[in-house]
Amino acid sequence: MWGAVRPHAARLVAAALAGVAAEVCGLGLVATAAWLIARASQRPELAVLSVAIVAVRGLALAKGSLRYVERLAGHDATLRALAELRGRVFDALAARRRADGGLRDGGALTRMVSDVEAVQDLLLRCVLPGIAAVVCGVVGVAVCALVAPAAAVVLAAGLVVAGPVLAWAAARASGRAAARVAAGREELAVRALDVLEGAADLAVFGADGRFAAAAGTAAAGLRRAERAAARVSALVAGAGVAVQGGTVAAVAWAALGAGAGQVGAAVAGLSALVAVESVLPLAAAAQRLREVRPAVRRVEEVLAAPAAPRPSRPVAVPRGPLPVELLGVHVSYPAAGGGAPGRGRAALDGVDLRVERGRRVAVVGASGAGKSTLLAAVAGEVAPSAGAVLLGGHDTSRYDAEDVRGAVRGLMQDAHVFAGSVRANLLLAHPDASDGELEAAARRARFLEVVRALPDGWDTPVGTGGHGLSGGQRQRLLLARALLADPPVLLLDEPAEALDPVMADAVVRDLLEAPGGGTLLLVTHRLAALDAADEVVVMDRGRVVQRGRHEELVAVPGPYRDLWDAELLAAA
Ligand SMILES: Nc1ncnc2c1ncn2[C@@H]1O[C@H](COP(=O)(O)OP(=O)(O)OP(=O)(O)O)[C@@H](O)[C@H]1O
Repeated sequence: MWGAVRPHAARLVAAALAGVAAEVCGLGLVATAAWLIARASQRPELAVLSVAIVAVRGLALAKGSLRYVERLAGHDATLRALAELRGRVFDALAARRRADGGLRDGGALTRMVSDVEAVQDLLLRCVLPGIAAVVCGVVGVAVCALVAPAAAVVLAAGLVVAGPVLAWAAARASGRAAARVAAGREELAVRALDVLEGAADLAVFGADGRFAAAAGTAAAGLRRAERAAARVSALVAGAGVAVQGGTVAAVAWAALGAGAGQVGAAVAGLSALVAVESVLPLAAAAQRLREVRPAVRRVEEVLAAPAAPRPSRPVAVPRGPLPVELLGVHVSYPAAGGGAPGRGRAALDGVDLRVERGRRVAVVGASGAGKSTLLAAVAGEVAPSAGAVLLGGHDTSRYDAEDVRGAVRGLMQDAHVFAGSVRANLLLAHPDASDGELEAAARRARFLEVVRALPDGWDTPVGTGGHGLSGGQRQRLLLARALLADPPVLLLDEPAEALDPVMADAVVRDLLEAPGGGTLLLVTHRLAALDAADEVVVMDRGRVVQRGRHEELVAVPGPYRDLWDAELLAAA
């Protein structure tokens, strides 16, 4: 993580120095003002006071300006570091997704985004106040030492209590209080959701009063926890002020005792006031540090994940349709609840499969058999824990990952419709496609009729905030996009799943019979059109259990015939 912060360290140090200088100006301002007031009470010549009068004005102006510079440089450095960190985290996530299939869900990604945001607080609210507190404390002690060494010792002791000791106590006390508040909020959210979402059912069963009372109890519990947390914060603030007052009085008393005179005692006391003031924010910084530490740890874990190895001399991906080969491929996802990849049940368990260039192969099997994982392994989205995936005769690791992504594409299970026009969504796959190519792909996917019925045709906005598409229309758009890409290896994961059976079979038949195009691996649950496939691969529990043409497979007892009989029965 510090790798992302380091390039901006100079700005961060400048911010810290400006913050320190602002505090020192504050210290100088108070000390000079104190001297001025004390000296003025002795009615000296005006000339004796004139330097101090100018200094007070100058220090006041400098303090404000330096505080502004600190905010500007601190936020500038932090936002630049965050931008850099975000890039690194997303690269690491992409590498990790390929390596172990982890963090595939949006929730995890969202959490990661807020975790990165937490680093902002670490820099602005913990690191910068920390630096300012240390430097101001040292300067305050030095000023007191010039007045009276005994006062400096007292101030140092006061700073230790107001700084590290109070910060430690505050972090401990507020940590427990914050945990109780978080638990109370969760309890209330669950109860409130039950009451709101289940209101009709609760009323029918006459249980609404009981559930509302439970929600009320949860709300009361949360109120108590919040009051306790507020008491902790008030106590910490009060303790800080008490330590500050006690330290100032003790420092002034020590200075007087050491014979520093009234002016000296005033300067030492006010220096102590400002020095302790600068360390008091450490309590809030420690509380915040406790909150952001888990987030920062998660970011560091993601960044520490091993990056996908890059070939030193990548081989060029051959042109045209490519043969695909899997040799003893094993893939395991991490077990539920975390753990290392490879510990869970194998999603692919030693798959050997060769698909000649240009062949159209259908992959079938029960739900969870490993069909999507097979496509993900060919696409390089998951890395096998054993075995190899060959593309055009070479292990995919010998190609540049970007080239493999260009050569092996299609419609995967988590495909996304982007906010933009229908045309823009399709052109993502082939930015230079002509209108004719666009129409041909849409026709093959049975999407052209959908486009014609849309209010603005190809220019209708879809995706987030756009025109709503039904599940089947959305799937046809995604299929049209995959077909427009026309890659050397086309992977289609259940391209007709959301369509009615008749249209689904027609689409699958078209895909399998269309002339030209790349090598095709098509996952499907419907078998009616598979007589058009060059070969059918049947999977069960991560293994290939049968292979052959549709007619051969239905002719013999086995898993394929069972699937076929089930489909005929369902249709009857
Ligand atoms: N991201 C993941 N994390 C953990 N386990 C996964 C993940 N994706 C798939 N699996 C598991 O791997 C196994 C194979 O899943 P896969 O999605 O490849 O099966 P499938 O044959 O495509 O199923 P379906 O027809 O239902 O889509 C299943 O046991 C599934 O629970």
